[in-house]
Amino acid sequence: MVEMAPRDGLQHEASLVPTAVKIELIERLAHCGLRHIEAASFVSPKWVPQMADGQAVLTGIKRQPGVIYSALTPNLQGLKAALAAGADQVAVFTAASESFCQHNINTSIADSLARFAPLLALAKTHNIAVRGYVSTALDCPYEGPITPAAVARVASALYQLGCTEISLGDTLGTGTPKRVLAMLHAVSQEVPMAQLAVHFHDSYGQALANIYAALEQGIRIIDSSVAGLGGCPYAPGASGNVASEDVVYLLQGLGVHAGVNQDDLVQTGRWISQQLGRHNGSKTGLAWPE
Ligand SMILES: CC(C)(COP(=O)([O-])OP(=O)([O-])OC[C@H]1O[C@@H](n2cnc3c(N)ncnc32)[C@H](O)[C@@H]1OP(=O)([O-])[O-])[C@@H](O)C(=O)NCCC(=O)NCCSC(=O)C[C@@](C)(O)CC(=O)[O-]
Repeated sequence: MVEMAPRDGLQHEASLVPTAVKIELIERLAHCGLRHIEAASFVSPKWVPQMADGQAVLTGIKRQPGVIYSALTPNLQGLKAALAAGADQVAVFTAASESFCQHNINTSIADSLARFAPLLALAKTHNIAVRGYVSTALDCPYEGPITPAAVARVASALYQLGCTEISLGDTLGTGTPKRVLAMLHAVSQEVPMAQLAVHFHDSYGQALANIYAALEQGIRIIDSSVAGLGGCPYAPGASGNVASEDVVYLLQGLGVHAGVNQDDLVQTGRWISQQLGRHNGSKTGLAWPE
């Protein structure tokens, strides 16, 4: 499981979340047993003000051994800042649709890939693994449905550039299992299944069904966010990520031990929902006994 709450979960919050709350959230998530936490984002603070304190967050956490604290980096400037802050891994991000790419990172897909090449080269000299995100892997808010072939092309390009893991983002949360399977089939012709991750938003309540389908297809890396926090500023109408508590519940039911303490995770989801004054987006979080 790759935990998204501190980054994808908080980047779109309307009021600025105090750095101390972000730090406590990350420490609590690590305490729950999560082993990869996307902790910060080194993007332009003019574009995403909520993530402007990435340096303070990454340097402020008490680290647990064995936990990867990663950060989102759109360019070399972001990578250098992430390295200075002590990120263990970074992630680049582009999209399968031109319009979303333009809205999100102000460039074309081709130019985004060209921008990532020197970033990957520098990351390699620091022995830092680079994850690659493909947003709009099913639908784009500006262009509508995206073909599996388009997703496979971009995923393949990221893989060829040296990304060690490719996360396929249902940015709008509109996907259903049949389309997910078609998309995964196309992408897995280009990138080994073991290096693919799925990243579902839950706008239409389909995320767990999609994850189950993806697991059956061989996917083993799942992005999720405690309390279902999340949303991309450039995906209007999209709701949060699938809730981590709900994913752990699903996995436990399947006999898969994710190494996460469900009770601690539920308490963390309740705590952060209270801190943000938000409805808890996890069904498991709501149903779990006090
Ligand atoms: C990519 C840029 C920077 C291009 O933005 P730009 O304006 O085209 O960049 P630029 O190179 O022309 O630079 C303009 C200014 O930004 C600064 N700048 C430039 N780079 C950085 C940096 N790394 N850190 C800090 N500052 C930076 C740079 O220094 C300069 O500052 P100025 O001279 O004007 O004062 C911008 O579009 C941006 O930051 N976009 C980020 C958008 C974002 O964070 N979106 C949300 C994350 S993606 C997501 O949520 C989807 C995902 C991953 O979860 C999967 C899914 O669900 O689909």
